Amino acid sequence: MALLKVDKLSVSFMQYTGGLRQQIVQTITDLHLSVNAGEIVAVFGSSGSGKSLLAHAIMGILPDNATMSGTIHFDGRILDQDRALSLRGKEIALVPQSVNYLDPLMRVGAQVRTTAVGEDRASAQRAIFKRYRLNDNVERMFPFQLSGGMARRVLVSTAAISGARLIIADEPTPGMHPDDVTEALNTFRELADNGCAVLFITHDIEAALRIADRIAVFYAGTTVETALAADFAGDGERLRHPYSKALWQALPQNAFVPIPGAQPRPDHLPSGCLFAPRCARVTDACTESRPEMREVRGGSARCIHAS
Ligand SMILES: Nc1ncnc2c1ncn2[C@@H]1O[C@H](COP(=O)(O)OP(=O)(O)OP(=O)(O)O)[C@@H](O)[C@H]1O
Ligand code: NI
Repeated sequence: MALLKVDKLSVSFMQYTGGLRQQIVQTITDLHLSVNAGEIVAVFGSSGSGKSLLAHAIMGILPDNATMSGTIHFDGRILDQDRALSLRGKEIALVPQSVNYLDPLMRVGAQVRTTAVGEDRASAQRAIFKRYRLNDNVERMFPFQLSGGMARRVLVSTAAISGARLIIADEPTPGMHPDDVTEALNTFRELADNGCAVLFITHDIEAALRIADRIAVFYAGTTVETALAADFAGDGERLRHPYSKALWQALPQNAFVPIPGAQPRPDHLPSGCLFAPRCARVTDACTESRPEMREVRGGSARCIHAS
């Protein structure tokens, strides 16, 4: 059974468009995702596709002007905002995208220890700092005294010793030294191998493929495909959705073919398939209605042509 299951999640914002006119902007639409215990699912998508909003919806920390629909289950029970609040930092840990999530008024060693499990929290904090090459004096520092890369290592350390059953890592590695990136990716893999479910949000497909079991490809606020990491190989012939194939072929180490056009903005979503305006396989039917996510060859895709 999936430890985390997200069904038909939509997130929208009420925005003022000048004067008193309001419009509803749909930023996440009809999103499905699941993560099993022991598994790393990478959420891969370009900037603005809704990845952080997904993380925030699960953690129950969406901004006040957001409206959410759909359901999120954790361990078989509905995860509403109250339950998310009570499980946060205990059963569910977030490695936030912004280092500003660190408490500016608390020494970092003490911060990391507040979420640690076990009898000897100080030893656990010191051991993980050592692993991340954070010197003995770092635990007494305040967040403003850390470099960007150090702050990232502190955030990963916090999640790593939290004992959480689900870790949501939202772009955890930018600004880190390559050795620390490897260490962080190894940490997530070890946590998963010990039974943790990991949702790894990234726009780095190579990092995703290094550790993930499955990849959820995000486009304009929804998942267009879930694939096995192993499907990202060769010419992308095992991939199911034209966007995933195009992404794969756009990589420098592959054909390096750019995808024409741009991801639609949340306030200008096409009525049919979200990728139709850029898709080489588009037909009339693609622009008539939004395709449902459906099972295809052990994964899933939101494309009427996928087979
Ligand atoms: N408080 C808000 N009010 C209105 N729109 C918002 C708000 N927060 C986010 N959005 C919109 O939601 C969309 C998705 O944002 P999100 O931060 O989830 O993207 P992302 O995939 O995490 O991008 P990145 O890779 O840059 O981190 C964006 O278009 C953004 O403008
Ligand atoms: Ni983000």
